[in-house]
Amino acid sequence: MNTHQVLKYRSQAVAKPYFIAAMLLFAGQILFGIGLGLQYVIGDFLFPYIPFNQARMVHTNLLIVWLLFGFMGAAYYIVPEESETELWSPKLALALFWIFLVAGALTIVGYLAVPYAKLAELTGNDLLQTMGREFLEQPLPTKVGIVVVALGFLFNIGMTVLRGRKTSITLVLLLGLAGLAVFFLFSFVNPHNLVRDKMYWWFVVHLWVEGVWELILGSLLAYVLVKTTGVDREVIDKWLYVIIAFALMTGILGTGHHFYFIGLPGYWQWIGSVFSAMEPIPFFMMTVFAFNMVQRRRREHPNQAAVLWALGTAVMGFLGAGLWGFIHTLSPVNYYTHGSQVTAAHGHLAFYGAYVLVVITLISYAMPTLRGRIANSQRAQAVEMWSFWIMSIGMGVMVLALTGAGILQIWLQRMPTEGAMSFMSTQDQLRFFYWVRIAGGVTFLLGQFTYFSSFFVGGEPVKADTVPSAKLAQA
Ligand code: HEM
Ligand code: HEM
Ligand SMILES: [Fe+2]
Repeated sequence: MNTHQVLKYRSQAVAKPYFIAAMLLFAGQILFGIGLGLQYVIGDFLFPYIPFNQARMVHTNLLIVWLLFGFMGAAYYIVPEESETELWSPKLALALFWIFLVAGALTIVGYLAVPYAKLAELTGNDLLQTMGREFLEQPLPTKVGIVVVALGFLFNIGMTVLRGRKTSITLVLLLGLAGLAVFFLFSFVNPHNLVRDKMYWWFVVHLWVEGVWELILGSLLAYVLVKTTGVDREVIDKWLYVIIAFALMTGILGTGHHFYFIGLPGYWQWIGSVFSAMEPIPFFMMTVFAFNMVQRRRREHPNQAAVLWALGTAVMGFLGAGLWGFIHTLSPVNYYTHGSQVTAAHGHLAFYGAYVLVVITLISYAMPTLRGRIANSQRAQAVEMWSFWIMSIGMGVMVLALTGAGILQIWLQRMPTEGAMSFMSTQDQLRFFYWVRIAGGVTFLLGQFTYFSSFFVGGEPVKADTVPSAKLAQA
């Protein structure tokens, strides 16, 4: 069977380079993560070549960039099929792919090759000062490049949606992607007043992951569930709308949980606490949604690995964002936990559980079809499923280690009203947890290798549904 028979629309194929680039950058992200973990316990590791601050930028920026590659690839794959028409311009999609990849690679080289202050000087930061803030470290030309790529991408996807069938999935996806682009514009806003700077900074960092990205998450999950379970769209659409309504109702004012101690008015203690405490609701609904759809499935799709990733996203996303978010979101708790290792534990599990996993879910569903088959062989799927468990266990170990480190840190350094331990002395007490974090990280890396290797496992592709749908209907 050749590609064109499995793919409904030929132009969906532009998703493939996006997915491959995403996975390569993901590999780089994890290597730098392990480097960072080692620098925590071996202070001069890689000295003087790659200092902690540079490695950290590479780790977090690679994460964001590969997730963006993943989202864009997902949109290019989903939208033609949902809209029942070819992509408006596959050529534009490919051109933007190369622009984004080259700009991203040059930025990383810049981070590693020259000291950050020098990079700022070389790239015109004095024209418009946007650099130096966590996650938004990119030089001005890169930021402008991101905007250009985002506009071209939205135009291409938007034109495709406009001329074709409009489904809830594409509308929610488009809304999420447009919101992603709009909120990125706040990375250009950098007032000299530090309070206002921090406030706008959270408009990107928080309104992305606890706002518009949740729309992307919901629509990707809904798409894969429609395809793999055969449940009626009407049912899935209703879930999707309720989930995103809750996400926006809680997440937008929930931004207040970052406004507690940065100099904004005191009422944010209440608004932030009340609304962010409700943010776990949409994540919990996603979990119920995914399991419910799989239970009510009307077919046994040959790609069972994709179903596992979808369920994994729903569960891990709830744990990372919902549970680990909730534990430090109330203002009286955050007073003690703010900026501690508890934050790092939550940041890792939430990003992994929700966004890393949903991109892999989509890749797992789409990639076989981009390679000319409905699903991979049983053997390849088994390897893929193993990789889910190894990565998730590795992440679980990391997160528990960081949570332990965080609790001890708060106990020694934050709680005592007198005689509190200093920051660095406290860090010395946390070494055990930091070593365990590395063990978790190495396990994660092994899981990632396992995942990549599943692409090269051969065998006869699974063709039809494993159980005839008539039988399922009786069951
Ligand atoms: C998919 C996997 C991963 C994701 C999604 C991820 C995500 C992140 C994020 C969002 C941050 C910023 C956290 C914050 O400011 O609170 C971060 C920092 C960091 N990550 Fe990861 N990471 C992953 C894997 C790893 C691995 C495998 C290791 C190492 C064993 C690691 C070690 C670190 C370290 C040491 C930092 C810096 C923390 C600090 O500044 O104190 N990460 N990562
Ligand atoms: C998938 C969704 C989410 C992701 C990817 C995510 C990621 C992150 C990251 C990376 C940080 C650290 C930011 C920094 O200081 O550099 C953070 C902070 C925080 N997150 Fe989330 N988060 C998510 C959802 C949630 C939810 C639903 C809640 C509440 C229920 C929450 C509560 C918090 C709080 C309170 C902080 C501030 C921690 C501090 O004061 O140090 N997050 N989040
Ligand atoms: Fe937040």
